[in-house]
Amino acid sequence: MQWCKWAGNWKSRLQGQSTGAQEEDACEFLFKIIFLGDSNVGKTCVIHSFKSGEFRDIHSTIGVDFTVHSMDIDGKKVKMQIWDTAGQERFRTITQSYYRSAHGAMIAYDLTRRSTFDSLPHWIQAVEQYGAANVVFVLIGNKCDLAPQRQVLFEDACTLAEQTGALAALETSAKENRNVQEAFELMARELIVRNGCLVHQEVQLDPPNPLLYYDSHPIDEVESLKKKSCDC
Ligand SMILES: Nc1nc2c(ncn2[C@@H]2O[C@H](COP(=O)(O)OP(=O)(O)OP(=O)(O)O)[C@@H](O)[C@H]2O)c(=O)[nH]1
Repeated sequence: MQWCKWAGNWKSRLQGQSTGAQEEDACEFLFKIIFLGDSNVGKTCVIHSFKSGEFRDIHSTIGVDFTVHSMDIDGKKVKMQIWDTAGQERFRTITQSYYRSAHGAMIAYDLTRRSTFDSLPHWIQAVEQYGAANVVFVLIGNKCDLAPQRQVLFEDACTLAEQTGALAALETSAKENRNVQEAFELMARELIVRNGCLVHQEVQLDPPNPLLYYDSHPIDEVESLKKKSCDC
């Protein structure tokens, strides 16, 4: 698995740290993750690979889609509500309005296209500007199955991660389902450590667009939200 992490011994910290809720086996977690990055870097495919373990060629995202997928982390059920944003410039205003309630951001680039890596500072700045103050973000270099066409060294991503305070840099392949589960698991573990149990958190719905503005929902609400999930 390719990743790097800068702040000390993160692995033992994540595995060993109590969340304050570990005694409660029934405790579940719900985290909202926003997926960002230039168009065609493979955001939708990575999310689809995470959810189904399969690769499917998918059309460009229009605006924002969302999906929910559960993971088991050390016996705890963690629901990841993943918001897939369109990378195209013309959707920027819409997608930015989704940042503020995200617990985590996955910022992706295509490692075969340098320009998508060069855009990362812009995406990171946007997360800092429009997202919550303590949002966790990771850098995802997708399409690592295309290594011969690589235009971005993994070391460059690690340097950027270190400079910008990212949780980690990882390289994934949605096509070969490489490192995809690991990327989400890394994010989930960090969010568990930082946020503790969110299942009891207050619901925040701001009509008229309840999908646009909320932070965390009790688990039973996810089922109704799921109906609006994309098919991928
Ligand atoms: N070789 C390879 N191709 C990939 C991979 N992931 C995605 N692709 C291809 O990259 C193209 C873009 O994938 P998408 O998932 O639609 O990209 P996106 O970032 O969601 O694009 P927008 O919705 O426009 O923001 C598609 O043709 C995919 O087949 C991968 O891991 N390896």
